[in-house]
Amino acid sequence: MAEKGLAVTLDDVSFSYGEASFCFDAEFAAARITAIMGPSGSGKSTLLNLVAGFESPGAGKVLIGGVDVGTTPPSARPVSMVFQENNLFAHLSVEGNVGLGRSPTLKLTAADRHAVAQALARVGLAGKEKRLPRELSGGERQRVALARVLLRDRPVLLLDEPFASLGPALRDDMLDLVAGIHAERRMTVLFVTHQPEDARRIGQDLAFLDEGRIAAMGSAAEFFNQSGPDAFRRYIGDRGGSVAGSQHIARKRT
Ligand SMILES: Nc1ncnc2c1ncn2[C@@H]1O[C@H](COP(=O)(O)OP(=O)(O)OP(=O)(O)O)[C@@H](O)[C@H]1O
Repeated sequence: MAEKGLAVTLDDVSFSYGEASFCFDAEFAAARITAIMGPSGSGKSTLLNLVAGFESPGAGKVLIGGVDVGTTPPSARPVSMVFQENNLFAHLSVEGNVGLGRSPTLKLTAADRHAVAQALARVGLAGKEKRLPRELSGGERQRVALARVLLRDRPVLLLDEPFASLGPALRDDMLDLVAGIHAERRMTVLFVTHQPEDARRIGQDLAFLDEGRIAAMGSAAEFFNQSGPDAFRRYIGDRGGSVAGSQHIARKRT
């Protein structure tokens, strides 16, 4: 299948919220899943909001597929975003919430309706089309948001801790669903998470943010073995790093 993702570039982007200032200079490769990690307040959501267009750089450029999107409003950017919650309109059915991915006025053709049904089946929600968001579990609501991502079919997917409030087993199911969608669509995914195990499960690359900057970036596998940056290892503590680390030491001894 053709690679559909587009590279996301933050070219010397600077931004500030009052005293909190940010400076991002990085390129996220097309069609990769990059986990974005870092301490609370380091700027992870801010980075995603700059790519989505909810915030505008004070200086520097955001490019998607090499195109400067500085004057492009969020709805016209080639991007979908899923947040931790409140992704759905409370008064619209599951079907309606997904249909918005195709038409903001919900004037859906027969082909659109078929695509909605297919997307809902893909995320495991067939039969729940008529329900309202309040009649769904938290995991099901996030599945609806992912079905809408399928309908929008944009080359970049921004995920801002979308599964943080779900239990571990369900989180794994949802991560596997994201990985499956990525395998089919090959979009570029930027995935904010605090959970090392989530980053290890689906992250191909990893960007570690600290104090409003990208302190380190590279392959996720490297971050989780002994060669990962010290600041990252301090951040994750014993979690996620220790297993890879002990295997590494064991291998060295044999
Ligand atoms: N709308 C806003 N107005 C003012 N300050 C903000 C706003 N949004 C974020 N900030 C500040 O910017 C800093 C970075 O916030 P951001 O949400 O990007 O961090 P984060 O790394 O995503 O954190 P967390 O892991 O806690 O979600 C924080 O100090 C926060 O208080």
